[in-house]
Amino acid sequence: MISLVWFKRDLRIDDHGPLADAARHGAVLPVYIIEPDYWQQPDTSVRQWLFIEQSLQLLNQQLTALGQSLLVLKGPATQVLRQLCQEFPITQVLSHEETGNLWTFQRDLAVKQLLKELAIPWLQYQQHAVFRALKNRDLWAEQADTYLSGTLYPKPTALPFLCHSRQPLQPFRPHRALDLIPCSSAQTAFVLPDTLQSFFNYRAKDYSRHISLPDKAQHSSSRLSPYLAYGQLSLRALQQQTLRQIKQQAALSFGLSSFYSRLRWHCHFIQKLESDPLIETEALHPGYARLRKQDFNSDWFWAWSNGYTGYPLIDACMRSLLATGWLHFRARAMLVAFACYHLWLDWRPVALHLAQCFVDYEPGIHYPQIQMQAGTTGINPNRMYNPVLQSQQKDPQGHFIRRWCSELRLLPDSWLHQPWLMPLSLQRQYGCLLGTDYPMPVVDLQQAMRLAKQRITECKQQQDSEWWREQKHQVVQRHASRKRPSRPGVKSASSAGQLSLDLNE
Ligand SMILES: Cc1cc2nc3c(=O)[nH]c(=O)nc-3n(C[C@H](O)[C@H](O)[C@H](O)COP(=O)(O)OP(=O)(O)OC[C@H]3O[C@@H](n4cnc5c(N)ncnc54)[C@H](O)[C@@H]3O)c2cc1C
Repeated sequence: MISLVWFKRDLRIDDHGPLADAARHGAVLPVYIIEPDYWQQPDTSVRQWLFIEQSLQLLNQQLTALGQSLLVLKGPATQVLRQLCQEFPITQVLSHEETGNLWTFQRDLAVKQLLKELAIPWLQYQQHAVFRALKNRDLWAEQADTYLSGTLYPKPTALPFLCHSRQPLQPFRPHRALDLIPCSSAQTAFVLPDTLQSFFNYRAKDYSRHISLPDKAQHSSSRLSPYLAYGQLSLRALQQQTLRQIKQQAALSFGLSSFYSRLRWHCHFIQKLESDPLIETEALHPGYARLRKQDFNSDWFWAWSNGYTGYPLIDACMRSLLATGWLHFRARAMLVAFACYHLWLDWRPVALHLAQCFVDYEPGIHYPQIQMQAGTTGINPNRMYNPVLQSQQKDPQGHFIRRWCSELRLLPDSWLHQPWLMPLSLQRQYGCLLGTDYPMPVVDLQQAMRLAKQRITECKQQQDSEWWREQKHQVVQRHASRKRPSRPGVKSASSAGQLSLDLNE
């Protein structure tokens, strides 16, 4: 009896249910499939592949040490699996459930059909606190707690040798007509142990204080997102480790507790896409279905996606993202809000560009977050960030801006956040001519904000309020958290400041 273990976004051997169970029942054929069609999808990019390629090298080393190396095969999953099932006496296929994009959703349906034809059972294991066919959110928090605090799967001690890897990790690069510039300093899959250790030893100390500061967040955030996205790290193992550390390390417990609550968001968001895969392409609240469908300004999209909007913090965030593949949460939210409110860009191309940029691209977090920041969920406030105030308060000395917008580096702090206000004589003095060395702002902030507000009001007037309420109720039933705020009546820091404006208020 041979069990085929299909690795997907779960590139590890610890707390890996399919591998652990398969190993208990006999021989295991561990397989990863490179699907060229997947790598042509508009939300994928070479930088994501490079991280996966490194993770596969590590996984292969770990599996080889157990006795059976990883088979990395290229082709459509149905074709590869059919061939393997003909070549080996496969009695079952085991994998984790995948909450991916619509392409992987369709691929899984095709694989299900194939394995049914071949009469080979496909056992799919839960990988996160994300539940298939969940009807509503009433019991989600309790179910999530049970899953996350559950016993971890043991690492297999040995795997019987079956065959050599026939295609030993041969170089593969997706051939894409258009792709982003290569990351000059992307996170690598090889540094997971150091990243974990340094976070739990000292970096977590400033987690809460620095999480929204562009120059500091890169150090004080956990930076564990790509390891979670491709499953090098088990989310529940990390949660359990965090709880232990909170008890053991008094000096870090404040930072670690707020990290712990962020970790809870991981599964909360992925559950949304699991329950409703169309979140990738359709507005969650149908009232917003046609919002921003017209008036797409491609010049503004180019300026935004390349970091040339004329707003220094926006441009610095985008350029940093293009170069490193990572941004902290607040900057991601601000980039989306600026694109979707100030520039009135449809959220779909915005989502695709950012997905390509993120090394840690996780569809289940990405699309629900994009819709939340673009104001199309119907259950979250329409939050518009003021990029000038954000800049003055989160990067007052402009360390981050100067690093990524080098044309602004000589400007004194007083002009840095609004360079367009500088007289021509000063522009010459500081070697930065507006409109030549650095762009003038693509839009006027106040006007853009007024227009966005007006357009949202008009959109809401197209249906009667009873209909809006009913649709909102349905979204709440399906997707909203049932958890009460820990201190009722106290607004969270993110919603309280004047750095962003809730258009609904
Ligand atoms: C528009 C937008 C798109 C995003 N797209 C992604 C994405 O594709 N992949 C991704 O991993 N995260 C995404 N996030 C969430 C968040 O910004 C990143 O998880 C975080 O910046 C990653 O850095 P970190 O691991 O150091 O975070 P930490 O703050 O150290 O958090 C630890 C982990 O908790 C989870 N987490 C943290 N914040 C959130 C959140 N707001 N929602 C859900 N889970 C969270 C992530 O798994 C993260 O790795 C997105 C946020 C926004 C606003």
